[in-house]
Amino acid sequence: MAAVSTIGKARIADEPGVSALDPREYALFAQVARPREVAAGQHLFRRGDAGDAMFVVASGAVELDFGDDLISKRLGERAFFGELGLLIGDHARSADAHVLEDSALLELGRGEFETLAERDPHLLAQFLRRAIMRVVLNEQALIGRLRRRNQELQDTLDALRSTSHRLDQTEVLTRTDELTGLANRRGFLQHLEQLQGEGMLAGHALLLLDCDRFKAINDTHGHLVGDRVLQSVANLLRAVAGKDDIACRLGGDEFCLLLQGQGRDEAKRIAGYIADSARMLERMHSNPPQMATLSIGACLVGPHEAPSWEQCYARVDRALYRAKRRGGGHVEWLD
Ligand SMILES: Nc1nc2c(ncn2[C@@H]2O[C@H](COP(=O)(O)OP(=O)(O)OP(=O)(O)O)[C@@H](O)[C@H]2O)c(=O)[nH]1
Repeated sequence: MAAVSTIGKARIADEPGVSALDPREYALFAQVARPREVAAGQHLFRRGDAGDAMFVVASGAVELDFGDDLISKRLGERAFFGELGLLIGDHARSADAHVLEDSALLELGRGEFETLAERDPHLLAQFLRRAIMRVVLNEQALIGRLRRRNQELQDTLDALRSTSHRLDQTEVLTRTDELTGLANRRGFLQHLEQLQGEGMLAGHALLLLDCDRFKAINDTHGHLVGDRVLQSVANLLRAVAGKDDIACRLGGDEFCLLLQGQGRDEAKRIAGYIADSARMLERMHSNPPQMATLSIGACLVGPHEAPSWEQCYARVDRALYRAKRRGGGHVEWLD
């Protein structure tokens, strides 16, 4: 009977002829070995025990348990095991040998092995080749398993990386305005909170920008033209924003720009440049319009203030309202 291995719940047959003696070898071993009766449940040896004898199953069954998640082997008639103990001498057993049913074994120590060599060196050489072949096959199987395990780990890592990348992208999308690619209100508030948390908000200039008569553009030329105008406003803000500034579309035709503290004059210059550029572009492209004039409310966050977004927004909104009342297309400051 061929020896049988188990991997988890699956069972596979060992390479035939590698794990069991052929009838001629068995007959030779039976002549010189010590017969040994063992009872079900008995342990012949345990992993790590030093051993210098090998065994052949004459009848019954023995299980080799290699521990952890390695395969267990069920050995039947003529299967041999423990040969490395005999061949290497004082070898630490690599498995628990557990008797599964009442069995008859053949046990061979160094003395019996020398007798075998004298009786039939040719047959013994054949057995040794078989034993070496088994070690090689076991090693190849182990390498194969390690490779598969490695591949599984690699696949798991790849899946984790791509999930994490997708989550990052989703996170970015939740902070981005779809139409313009600028930060949306949520992204802007996160940025603001971070600056507040670091005590870095003071000295920034906040601009609130609103397209003038935008509804009329939509009504006259359609929403697609309106969308294009909103994208042009976004492009203008992107062009003037430095790497530490943040431009955002708050919603509808309302935008804001938070400029890192470069002083009031520089912030005024930038705000004026935005209003002038929008006016110029609006004049250049009127049918269909590609830009709207912009009303801008602006304020500087004072050094001793720790204002909430609502306070800041209320202030620039009042400034924006003034700009609108004066006909739009220019900047109003309210510090
Ligand atoms: N095309 C387009 N229109 C939008 C979008 N979101 C909001 N709107 C429109 O923007 C318009 C804003 O109108 P209002 O708030 O009255 O602004 P306005 O016409 O510019 O008026 P003033 O600011 O007083 O000059 C509304 O008609 C909205 O329907 C969008 O994503 N695309």
